[in-house]
Amino acid sequence: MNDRLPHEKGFHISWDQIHRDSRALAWRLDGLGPDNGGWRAVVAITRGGMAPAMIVSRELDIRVVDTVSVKSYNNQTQAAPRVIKAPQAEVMGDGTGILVVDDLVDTGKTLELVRALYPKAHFATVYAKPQGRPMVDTFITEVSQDTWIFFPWDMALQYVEPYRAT
Ligand SMILES: O=P(O)(O)OC[C@H]1O[C@H](OP(=O)(O)OP(=O)(O)O)[C@H](O)[C@@H]1O
Ligand code: HPA
Ligand SMILES: [Mg+2]
Repeated sequence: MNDRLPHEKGFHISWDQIHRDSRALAWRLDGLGPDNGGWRAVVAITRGGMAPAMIVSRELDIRVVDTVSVKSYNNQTQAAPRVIKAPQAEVMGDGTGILVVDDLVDTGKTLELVRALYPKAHFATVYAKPQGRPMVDTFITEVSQDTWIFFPWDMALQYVEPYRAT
């Protein structure tokens, strides 16, 4: 099985790296809330947004955390995204002061769908690819479109042969 097709490059992220990058995202978001104040709530786009959202909400001391469930990919193949669970209407209001967090934006289709529902919310991802950039307000690291990002929750440690085999 070629687990990289159709992507040219692989970018492997450790737990330590996603923790550091999510913290950096939180610090960048601090004070960007309405009237330069705090955020009312964090909404994670499941499932990939949950770990970054937990770290951001911890750093910024935001206790109200909800989820929006969007399904679009089966492995590396994308289908039309759909919302299969919405956040609480009372939490969202019109979206003002709500921080929507995801692990990455790729084509931007997932964020486009959530943005259409909550246009006043702020959209943040840890990683971004060029095609999806217009859909995200704040992110930390950009990778090329032909890179597949491998997250630690999708990987396991395993033995590799030495570079110079005997
Ligand atoms: O910008 P896009 O092209 O829409 O892709 C980005 C989305 O795709 C992945 O989620 P996925 O739908 O695979 O679900 P998961 O988070 O449950 O793994 C990723 O976590 C983003 O949410
Ligand atoms: O590069 C990626 N990595 C993991 N999940 C994804 N979903 C869309 N693009 C990606
Ligand atoms: Mg996702």
